[in-house]
Amino acid sequence: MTTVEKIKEIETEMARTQKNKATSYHLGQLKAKLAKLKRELLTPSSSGGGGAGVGFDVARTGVASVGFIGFPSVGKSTLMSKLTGTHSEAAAYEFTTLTTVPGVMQYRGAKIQVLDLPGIIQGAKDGKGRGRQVIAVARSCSLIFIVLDVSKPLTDKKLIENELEGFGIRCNKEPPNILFKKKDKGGLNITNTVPLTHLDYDEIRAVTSEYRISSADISFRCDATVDDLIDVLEGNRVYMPVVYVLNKIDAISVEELDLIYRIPNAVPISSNHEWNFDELLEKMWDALNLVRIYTKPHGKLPDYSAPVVLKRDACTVEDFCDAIHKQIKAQFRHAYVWGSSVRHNPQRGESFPR
Ligand SMILES: Nc1nc2c(ncn2[C@@H]2O[C@H](COP(=O)(O)OP(=O)(O)OP(=O)(O)O)[C@@H](O)[C@H]2O)c(=O)[nH]1
Ligand SMILES: [K+]
Ligand SMILES: [Mg+2]
Repeated sequence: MTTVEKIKEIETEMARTQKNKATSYHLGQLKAKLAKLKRELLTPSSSGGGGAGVGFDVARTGVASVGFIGFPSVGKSTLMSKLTGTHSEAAAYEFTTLTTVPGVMQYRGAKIQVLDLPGIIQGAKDGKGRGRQVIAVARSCSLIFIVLDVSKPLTDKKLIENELEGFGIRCNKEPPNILFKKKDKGGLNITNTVPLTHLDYDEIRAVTSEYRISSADISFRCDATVDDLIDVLEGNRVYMPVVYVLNKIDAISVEELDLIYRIPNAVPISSNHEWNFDELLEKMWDALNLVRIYTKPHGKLPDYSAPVVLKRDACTVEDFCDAIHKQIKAQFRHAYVWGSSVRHNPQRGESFPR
C-alpha cells in the first residue's frame, strides 16, 4: 500500500468512528498515525516528495517574500504583473503558469519579492499535479496570498486551506502554547493552566504512545486540541500569515461584495482594473511585520528617503549593522536609537559582545 492509500484508509476509519469517551484513545492514535504518514509525504527521501526542484526554486532577494496560492485562473499572474511590472503570462485557460515566476515590488522603502506560482488543484498535497512543489515554495515565503475568484464558490477558501494544512502550514495561527520536555524516566507528567475542553487524558496518552514517548513533562497553557499536541510533537509546522485576496470583484454585485467584506484577513480586489490595491498593500505590509530604520548623521536630520528595512523579530542594533555591511560591527562603538520600542528617546545602544 502506498502512503497516500494508507492515509485514505485512516481517514475513512476516522470518519466512521464516533467521538466519545470509549473511542477517544483510538481516535487519538489514528490522528497521530495520520500525522506521521503525512510527514512521510513531505520528506524528500520518499518518492516524489519534499522540496521544490527544477523551475520551482528561484533565487531569493528582498527583505521578505510573498507567494501566490490559488486554484487555476483565479488571476494570480494578472495580479503579479500589475504589482511588480514583471510580466507573467496570463490567459483564460487553466495552468497558464507552470513554474515559479519571481518579481520584485518596492513598497514603503522595502524590497519585497513576489512569487507567482502555478495553480494548484484539490489533492495537491498528496502529489496531484505540481501541487507539492508549489506548496513547498509557499512554505518558504514570509507571507502567502491565497487568491480566490469571487465568482466561484467561497468553499474554495477552505479547500485551499486544507491543502496548505496537509503540508504543515498553519494559516494565521499562533503556535500552540504547550510546553513539552522529553525525559529519560519518570513517566508522563501532564499539567494544564487552563481547562482542557477538547482533549482528554486518553487522547494524550494515545498520541504520546504513538510517538513512543513514555516519559515527559507536558504543560498545556492553552485550550489545546489533539491536533495542536501533534503539531508540537511533530515540530516542523510553519505558522504563516495569510491574506485572502478576493479577486474579480468587477464580476459581482455590490450586495455580494458587502457579504465577502466580512471575511477576516480578506481584501476584495480586481486585478484587471487595479481596484483596491491600496488596501491590499496595506494589509500585506501589516502582515509582513517589518520595521523601517532611518539613519541620522550626527547633528543632522534623518534621511527619510531610504530606510533600512528589517524584520520585527530581528531588528536589534546588531541586525541593523549586519544588514548594512558585515564589517561594520568591528568598528562599531554605539548608536543612538529613537522610536517606539526604546525606553527613552534616544536610547544609547552599546557595542556588541565579541
Ligand atoms: N473579470 C476579471 N477577470 C480577471 C481579473 N483578473 C484576472 N482575470 C482573468 O482571469 C483569467 C486568468 O488570469 P491569470 O492571471 O492567468 O490567472 P492565474 O491564476 O495566474 O492562472 P494559472 O496560471 O493558469 O493558474 C484571465 O482571463 C484574466 O484576464 C479580474 O480582476 N476580473
Ligand atoms: K490562467
Ligand atoms: Mg498564472
